Amino acid sequence: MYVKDRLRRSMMFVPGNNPGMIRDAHIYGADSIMFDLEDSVAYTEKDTARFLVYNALKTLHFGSKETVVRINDLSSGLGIKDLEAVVRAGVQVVRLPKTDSAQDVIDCEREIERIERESGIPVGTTGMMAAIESANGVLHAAEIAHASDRLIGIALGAEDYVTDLKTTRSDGIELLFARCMILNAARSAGIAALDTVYSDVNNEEGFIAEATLIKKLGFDGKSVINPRQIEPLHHVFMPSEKDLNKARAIMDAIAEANARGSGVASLKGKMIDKPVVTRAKRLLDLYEAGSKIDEVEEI
Ligand SMILES: CC(=O)SCCNC(=O)CCNC(=O)[C@H](O)C(C)(C)COP(=O)(O)OP(=O)(O)OC[C@H]1O[C@@H](n2cnc3c(N)ncnc32)[C@H](O)[C@@H]1OP(=O)(O)O
Ligand SMILES: O=C([O-])CC(=O)C(=O)O
Ligand SMILES: [Mg+2]
Repeated sequence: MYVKDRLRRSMMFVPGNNPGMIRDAHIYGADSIMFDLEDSVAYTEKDTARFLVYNALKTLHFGSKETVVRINDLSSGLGIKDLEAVVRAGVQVVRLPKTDSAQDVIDCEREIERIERESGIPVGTTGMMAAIESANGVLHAAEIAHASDRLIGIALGAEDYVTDLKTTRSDGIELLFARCMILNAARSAGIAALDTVYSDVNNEEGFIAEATLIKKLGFDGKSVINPRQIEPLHHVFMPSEKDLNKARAIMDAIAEANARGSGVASLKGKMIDKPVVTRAKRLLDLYEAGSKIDEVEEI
C-alpha cells in the first residue's frame, strides 16, 4: 500500500536490468527506490528488466524505503505488460513517464484498477506519480496533478523536456517556467512536487547548487541517479541549527500568546501569525522525519 504524504527528499533511479544495482539499492539511504523499466533499459532488455524488477519486488525487503517503478508509457506497447508485472508484485507507486495530459493519468489508473481487481488486490492499493517531460505536459500540469486521487506527486523530467524545448540544460534558467508550473500545480492538488535528475554525477558543486535552488522554490525532493548524490541532497534538505532554533522560538512564542488568548505574538520585533507558525511547524516536522530516517541509516 502506498503512503500519500511521506518524506521524498531523494528518489533514486535504478536501471531495471542491473541485478547488482537492484540488490543493493536499498542500502544507500535514499527515501525512495525507483526501479526503471523505461529509458535506462535498452529495447532488447525490456523483458529481462521487467522480470528482474518483478522478482525483486516479490522477494527483497526494502525496509522503510518506498518502492517505485517507472514503467514505459502505455502507447509504447510495453506499458501494460509493465503494469501487469509491477502491480501484481505489490509496488507502492507507479511512475508514469512522459505524461502529456490528464487522460494519460486516467488511462493508466484504469489499467491499474483492472489489474488490482483481477489479481485480488484491494482497489486503490497502488499509488501513482506522473513525470512531466514535454512542453505539452508542462502546459497541462494542473490538470495532470488533479487527474487521480492515487497521485502522490508530479515530477519534472528535464532531459526530455529540454530536448522538446530545443535547448539544453545550463544554469537552470531553461527550467524555471516548468519548475514553477509543476510546483504550483502540485500544491494546488495537495501533492508532492519532485525535481528532476542531475546527470553530471562527478559535479558535486553543481548538484548542490541545483538542489539548493529547488528547495528554495519549494520542491519536496529530487530524483537522483547515483548513490553519491543522496547524502549531499539530504544535507541540503536538513534545516540549519539557526533555522531550527528560530522555528522552536516561534512555536514557543505562539503557544504563549495563545495561552493569553491572542493569535498573534511578537518575536524580536517581528510579528508571528498563522502562516509563520505553519512554516515553522513544517520545518520542525520535516526535520524530525528526516533525522529519524537518517539516524536509522547510521546505526
Ligand atoms: C534521463 C533519465 O531517464 S535518468 C534515469 C535513468 N538513468 C539511470 O537510472 C541511471 C542510473 N545510474 C547509473 O547507471 C550509474 O550511476 C551511472 C552510469 C550514472 C554512473 O555509473 P558509475 O560511474 O559506474 O557509478 P559509481 O562508480 O559511482 O558506482 C558506485 C557504486 O554504486 C552503484 N550504483 C551506481 N548507480 C547506482 C544506482 N542508480 N542504483 C544502485 N546502485 C548504483 C554501482 O553499481 C557501484 O556499486 P559497486 O561499488 O558495488 O560496484
Ligand atoms: O525524470 C527524470 O528526472 C529523468 C528523465 O526521464 C528525464 O529527465 O527526461
Ligand atoms: Mg525522460
